[in-house]
Amino acid sequence: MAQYTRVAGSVGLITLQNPPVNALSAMVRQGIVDTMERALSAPEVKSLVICGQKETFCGGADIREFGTKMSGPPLIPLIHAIEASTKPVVAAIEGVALGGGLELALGCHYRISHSKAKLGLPEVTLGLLPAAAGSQRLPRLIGVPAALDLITTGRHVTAAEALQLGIVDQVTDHSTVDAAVKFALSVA
Ligand SMILES: CCCCCC/C=C/CC(=O)SCCNC(=O)CCNC(=O)[C@H](O)C(C)(C)COP(=O)(O)OP(=O)(O)OC[C@H]1O[C@@H](n2cnc3c(N)ncnc32)[C@H](O)[C@@H]1OP(=O)(O)O
Repeated sequence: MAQYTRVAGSVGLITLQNPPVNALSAMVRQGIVDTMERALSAPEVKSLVICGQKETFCGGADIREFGTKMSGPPLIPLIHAIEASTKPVVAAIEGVALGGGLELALGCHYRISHSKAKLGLPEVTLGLLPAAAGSQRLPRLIGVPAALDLITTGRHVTAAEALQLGIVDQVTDHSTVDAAVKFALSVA
């Protein structure tokens, strides 16, 4: 699921909740759809932050749902809706942003990362491709050669490399959510 709160007066904070790595289960995807609708329809909310509970952004697809019947909202339109949001959306990345988790962050307008976070598209290691438009958004953001390297190796990058490549906009050693909220206020 996902929790919605309003912080700093005008920032809608969406917190992914699915231990241990806030993977994109059907309930989490439904939670994102519901909380996005709530934030977008609230006139007092001028910008949004998406984070994960317990200092982990998102580990991607929920491996516990592999082999089960597909349910819940599909990921591609959900990420498109975030990208199309008229209110700026900032991803606060702690722990990991992997696979669908990084694709979710790539659909946000800005990404703030903790210095110890790891980011990557490990789909290839599972015989998959980043199918929620990560294979389009990443090359647009960082160029084709760098994106192809990450997509074809599935390697994880550190926050420092992600900053240098242009995947994230800012890296912090302190509270990522606080930094993302401050950023969200500045771009509202
Ligand atoms: C159709 C519906 C939606 C589709 C969504 C779009 C599809 C996208 C494709 C993908 O996202 S592919 C990528 C999927 N994710 C991964 O491959 C990540 C796999 N996990 C890891 O690399 C590592 O576990 C980690 C996240 C880097 C953490 O490593 P660490 O060494 O710190 O801990 P572990 O012992 O490995 O794991 C701890 C705990 O977390 C569970 N877990 C890890 N990943 C997932 C996951 N994706 N879904 C559910 N649970 C996950 C793991 O099983 C351990 O659980 P335990 O109970 O403590 O054993």
